[in-house]
Amino acid sequence: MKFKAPVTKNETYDVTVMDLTYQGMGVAKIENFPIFIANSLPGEEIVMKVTKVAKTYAFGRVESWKSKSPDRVELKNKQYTQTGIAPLQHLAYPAQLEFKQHQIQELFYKAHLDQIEVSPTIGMEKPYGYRNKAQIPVREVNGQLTTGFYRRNSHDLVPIEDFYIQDPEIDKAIVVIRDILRQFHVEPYNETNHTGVVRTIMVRRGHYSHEMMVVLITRAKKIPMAFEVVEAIRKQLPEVKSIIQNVNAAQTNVLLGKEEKILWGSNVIHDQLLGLTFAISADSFYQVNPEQTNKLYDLAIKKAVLTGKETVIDAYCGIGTISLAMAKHAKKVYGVEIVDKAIQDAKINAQLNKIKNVKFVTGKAEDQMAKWQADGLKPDVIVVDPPRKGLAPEFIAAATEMQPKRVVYVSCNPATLVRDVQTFMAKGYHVSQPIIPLDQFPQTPHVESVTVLEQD
Ligand SMILES: C[S@@+](CC[C@H](N)C(=O)[O-])C[C@H]1O[C@@H](n2cnc3c(N)ncnc32)[C@H](O)[C@@H]1O
Repeated sequence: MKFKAPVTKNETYDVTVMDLTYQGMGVAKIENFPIFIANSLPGEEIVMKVTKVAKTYAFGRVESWKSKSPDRVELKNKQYTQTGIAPLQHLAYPAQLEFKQHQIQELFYKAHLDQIEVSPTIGMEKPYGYRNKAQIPVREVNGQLTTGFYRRNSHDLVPIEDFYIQDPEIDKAIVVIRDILRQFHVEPYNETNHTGVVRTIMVRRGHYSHEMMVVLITRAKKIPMAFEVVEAIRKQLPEVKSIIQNVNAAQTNVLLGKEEKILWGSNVIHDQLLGLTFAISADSFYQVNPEQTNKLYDLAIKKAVLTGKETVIDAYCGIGTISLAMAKHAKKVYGVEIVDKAIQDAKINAQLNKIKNVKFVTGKAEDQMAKWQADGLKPDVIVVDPPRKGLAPEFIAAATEMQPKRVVYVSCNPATLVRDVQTFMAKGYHVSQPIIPLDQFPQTPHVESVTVLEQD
């Protein structure tokens, strides 16, 4: 380290990058004043320009390299570093997997839970082209309707056709739809004036079924030349089984509005996981990495140790994927999920797969757990797969009151996992085996893992 705080904006410094932050940036620790540097790796020596100084940290930009990390790999596309689509793509894949394992381990160390071990991350053979869903903003760039991705920390659109981590068939479809919208002079959304028609193109593709769903998210209720647009999409994209318009007239970053119209075809597409078929609606959660999801669910089933006699609760069940995969190995599975459409899909999915020993309920998991507890339900195993914010304390209170033998916690955020594990520990549960990270999101810093908690 060649300098001391205070760090000043617009100055340049020689820096050795020590660590990686959650954002996948390099961080140079300078006398308790961390500097975050986008796209640098530990061990690299660089000349850095400070661009922004906040109260307790600063942001920098690499001016020149002195020595590169052995884990640095060539960027597939330099635009990605502007947008943050694949913020870890400059890190070799084995190092990404190690980074994710250490991310979890470090958080447990910080919580003084050194006894909890974390296994190596289960990765992919080909860690790109995996995403089965794209949500691509539509804006005007150089006078024409354009698709791409937002520049980091902004809503400026960078035109992009190859998204690297998405199913290449989805990338191709986005370009076809963009060209059709151009052909019929459909206006792109203008965020500043809140005018225009199409805000976002969402495409989902069944990895195994190859069924495609196109959702045009619009500000306006009416799409001019809608019939012609739909016909052209159908003709040019034969995999499309569902074309939906979702109206979102609000000035918001929330993607989907409440109003949905089926422009053509079905309201769902289908896909297969672990030999089961699933119907998926536009607004239902469905894991984005099919190859890794098969491994994730397999792992969750193994860790639940089912013999066919157990009662299982699958909380945060989405369209019932884990519930139905477990139902084959359990006596009865109860699923709860907040999105009613997802529960409707889950019920259809039970019928599609002729599975009868499941019960799905719409509601907040924390409320439903308290109801089931009051009703005297005694699960042997509880599986949880919550969103990033993790579990509500009321949820854990009700879950532990029911005294399941085992809790299988599928987490997409290690910070909330550590917090929730501590709450479980205070209620008589412990982590009974090493936590297993599984890479659902290669080239990004997101960390998924499976933890098993058992009664003391
Ligand atoms: C990470 S997803 C997991 C879904 C499912 N297990 C799967 O693998 O497809 C989390 C799910 O929790 C749902 N959710 C969010 N908050 C909830 C709450 N308070 N109660 C119940 N479900 C909730 C979301 O709608 C989403 O479907």
